[in-house]
Amino acid sequence: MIYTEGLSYKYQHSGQIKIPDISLEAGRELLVLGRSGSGKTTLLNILGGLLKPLQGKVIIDGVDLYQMKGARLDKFRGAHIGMVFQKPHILPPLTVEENLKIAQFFAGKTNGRQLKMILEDLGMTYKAKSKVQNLSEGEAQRLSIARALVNGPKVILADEPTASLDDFHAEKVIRLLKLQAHKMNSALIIVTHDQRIKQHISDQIIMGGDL
Ligand SMILES: Nc1ncnc2c1ncn2[C@@H]1O[C@H](COP(=O)(O)OP(=O)(O)OP(=O)(O)O)[C@@H](O)[C@H]1O
Repeated sequence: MIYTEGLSYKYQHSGQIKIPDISLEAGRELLVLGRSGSGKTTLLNILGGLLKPLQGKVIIDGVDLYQMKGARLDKFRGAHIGMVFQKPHILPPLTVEENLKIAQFFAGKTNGRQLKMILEDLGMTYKAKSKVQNLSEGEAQRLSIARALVNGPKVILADEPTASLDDFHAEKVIRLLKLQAHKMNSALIIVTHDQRIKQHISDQIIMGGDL
């Protein structure tokens, strides 16, 4: 489903970041661990089509991500890649439902059934008409997961999804991501330095050498 070959990146005034090759089938999970500054977010942005690598390639469902650009890349990303960030990336003045509809619109999809199902699965149906600015932090986090999943992506990328959560909610979010990825037969990649997640995902790679 997703694999990479020889990826590296270099920011101005800093050393080159080398990324181990990744190969992940549909329905499988991978944990990317690594110290602060080892390049985990950089890797996720490269996998998500947001940052062109210095070298190497990313193949998703047989498509070479960086052979595309502009609107084509944007549409591919919206339709096939779901990204969950540490801080929810959602639009506060809109309702829960509107946020999900916009995500579908940008991917060129409208699927009311999928939208309803995701809201139900994430326990958000009763909040569908609520404005995001009135949600609790936990609900906003669940909405950002819903938004990442609403188009049934082939690949789900999560950047430190549990960093600001207590043990109870961290476990809940991980279980939710795993369950949904499994249901949709998506490949799930979680990037973190949260040691609590280690026990939930057995396939692991470490950025920047040993922890
Ligand atoms: N926009 C940027 N310009 C210059 N250097 C950057 C930029 N973004 C990141 N870096 C550097 O690249 C390296 C990798 O950063 P990255 O954010 O990918 O690490 P990380 O493993 O996600 O860290 P953390 O766990 O602290 O979030 C770090 O040394 C960082 O300082």
